[in-house]
Amino acid sequence: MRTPVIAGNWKMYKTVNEALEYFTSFREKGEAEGVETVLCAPFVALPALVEAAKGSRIGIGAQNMHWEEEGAFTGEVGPSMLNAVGVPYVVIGHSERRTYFAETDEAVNKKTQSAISHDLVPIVCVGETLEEKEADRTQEVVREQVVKALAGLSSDEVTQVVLAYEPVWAIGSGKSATAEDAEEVIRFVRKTVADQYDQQVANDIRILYGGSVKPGNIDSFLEQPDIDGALVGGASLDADSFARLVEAAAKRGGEG
Ligand SMILES: O=C(CO)COP(=O)(O)O
Repeated sequence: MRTPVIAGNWKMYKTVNEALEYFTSFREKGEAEGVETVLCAPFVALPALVEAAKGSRIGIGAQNMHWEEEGAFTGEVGPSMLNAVGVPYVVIGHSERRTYFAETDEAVNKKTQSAISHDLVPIVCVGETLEEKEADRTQEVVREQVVKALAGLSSDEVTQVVLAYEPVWAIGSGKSATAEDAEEVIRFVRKTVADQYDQQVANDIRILYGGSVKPGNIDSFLEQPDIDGALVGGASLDADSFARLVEAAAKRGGEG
């Protein structure tokens, strides 16, 4: 059985103090058995959050990293630096990085490989734009992103990856995909993994939905057989609303 993941992506929000204040109120409510809860915060808040999260079931993640160990890459943060802080997760290939920072599928692949070889769990994002959706290219685009992101990984390594299907048009728009449409794409992603590797890898890999997930719609996604949780932007910024999402996943785990 796949353990559900509820991951918050704060994006470029919260100072260190704001992050700690949030964590104090979130910690009790956000601790749920049977759910992997993750908070992906800006780099500067990571050391304080990792310290605050010690002894809890809440994992802390970065939102990006460079693939190289170290070097003359002004402004970048490398995988060993995340290891040294004790961060277990890293978001890779978010559409905002692809769009605003020109991140290519090749870069996403190098980062994913580097994360795996540094024992970091990569949360790898894929998803089509509105234009691609309207041109009926969703499956083609998502397939290519998935295949390229995972290229060169062994079957064992692929099962350590968490994939997140985030249709670009649903991010921050208040307009989520319907649960049925998200399920259809995610089922297709799982099939893509089965075709590239084998059925066992496809059965084991966690695939999340992201894009305007809120307490009011999370259940509809979680009830889909292939959706293993959510990657959440806006609704993760408030401790109460994020805790409600974790609770929804915990409740479902209990029922299932
Ligand atoms: O980009 C997202 C998570 O990575 C989704 O953002 P929203 O939940 O704000 O739509």
